[in-house]
Amino acid sequence: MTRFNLASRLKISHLLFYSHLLLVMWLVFTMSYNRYNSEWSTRISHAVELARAVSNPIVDLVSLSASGRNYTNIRLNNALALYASSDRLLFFTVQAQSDFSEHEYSFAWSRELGDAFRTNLTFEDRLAQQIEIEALEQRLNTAGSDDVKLNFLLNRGKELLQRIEEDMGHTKQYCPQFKRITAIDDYYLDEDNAQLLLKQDLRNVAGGEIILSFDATPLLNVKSDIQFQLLKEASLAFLFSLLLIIWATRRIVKPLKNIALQMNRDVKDIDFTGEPEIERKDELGVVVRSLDSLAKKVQLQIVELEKRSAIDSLTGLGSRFLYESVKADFVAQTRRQGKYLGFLICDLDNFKAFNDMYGHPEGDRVLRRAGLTVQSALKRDTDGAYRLGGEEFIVLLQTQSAEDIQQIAVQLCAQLEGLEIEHLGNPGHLVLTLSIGVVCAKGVDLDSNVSMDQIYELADKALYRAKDSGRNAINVVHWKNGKEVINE
Ligand SMILES: Nc1nc2c(ncn2[C@@H]2O[C@H](COP(=O)(O)OP(=O)(O)OP(=O)(O)O)[C@@H](O)[C@H]2O)c(=O)[nH]1
Repeated sequence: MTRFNLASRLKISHLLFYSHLLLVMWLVFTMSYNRYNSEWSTRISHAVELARAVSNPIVDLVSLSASGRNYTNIRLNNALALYASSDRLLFFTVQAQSDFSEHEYSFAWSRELGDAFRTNLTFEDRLAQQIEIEALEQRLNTAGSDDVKLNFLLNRGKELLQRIEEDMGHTKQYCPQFKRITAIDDYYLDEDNAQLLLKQDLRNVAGGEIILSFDATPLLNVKSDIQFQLLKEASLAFLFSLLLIIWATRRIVKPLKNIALQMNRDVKDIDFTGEPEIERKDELGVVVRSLDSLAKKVQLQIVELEKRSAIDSLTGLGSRFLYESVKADFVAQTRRQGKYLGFLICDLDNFKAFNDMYGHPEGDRVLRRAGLTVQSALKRDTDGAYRLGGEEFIVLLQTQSAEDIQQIAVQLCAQLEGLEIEHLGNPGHLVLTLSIGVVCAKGVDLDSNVSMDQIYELADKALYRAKDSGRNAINVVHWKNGKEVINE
């Protein structure tokens, strides 16, 4: 069952970027939210304190009037001026108990109306007043009455009735607005109606309360200002963090990509010199310097190994590895220089018999001497001798003529025979001898399709012919115009 692992599917750059982005979003959001809450509640507290300070003289006045159930005080000009003195106060409503009677004391004030009015008047109050007026009118019509006093009382009664009717009208008009504010605790910010409602206890003995409504438009404007300011600051913080995240992600991921690019190259070509990461003081700098030092060690070891694998340990001649790495260049170089290419396969005769008769260690010693002999036949830097394995050597020559090649081959056979190493298992010679298969090719005849492997095959065939001819012999093949010309 395959498990879905998101983290393993994401690139490091994505992982770093998204995790930090989420963290920053969360931090910016919570910090902004907390700051907003704290700023906003401070502003509300200030507004409430201000409203309380403004309402205190009104509370004093109303408490005094409620105590004596006096409705005249609250309508005096200086009282109305006091209510109107704060621009923000829109209206207030009072519910209290008189200190000297069972009667309830309630009235309201509205800035819109510019007046205070009783709010607890009923139809019975109006009827009672009408009845009182009618009674006064009857008494006035009765002969012998005190007309002046009765007229005064009648006029006052009528004024009172008019006031009752006006107050009842105002109550009907304004009280629905006031009703919704009766259930507040200490204060309430009504954002829908842009009003700050404040409740204060009255200071008369029987008690009561006043609820005042202040215009909260300026406070709500401040709220928008705070929100805008915080949004601006949060956006800036977010943008800055975003740039920081991108910079940090690039600073980690880019060097990793560079390291991966370098490590994908051939070991010999890995080189961190000049890469900016190598100078870094952080962990990535340490990693890059470690990789650089590792690459340099491996490169040195490769050079050492190549050196070792280029030389045949028994004879000191070039190894098969070296032969394989130079053969193509050798053909191309000979072609370019217009010289003759000489390819010699030299093979000790009846060497198996030598080993059998004189022992393998002796066979090794002889092989070493044969190698030295072959090496001594080389005259130019461009020439090379290789031991591909066993008792077989390859000699590569660049000469001015085909005769030179043939001559070197003849000399080689003679030199080895001249060592006079006893070999009783080599019939007809009784000393160690060498057979050579030779290929001579003129550089111009070697077109780019000709490979060293083709030449090897021809030389190998020539070697067999030399062996067949009785050993201690050479057989030469000339490569001309893409054809082989055998020359015994
Ligand atoms: N001592 C020694 N012998 C080796 C080495 N490499 C190969 N030989 C031996 O060389 C012999 C080569 O034998 P063959 O390939 O049969 O050929 P030959 O006996 O030389 O006969 P011809 O090539 O036909 O003349 C084998 O017996 C190998 O064991 C080596 O490094 N040291």
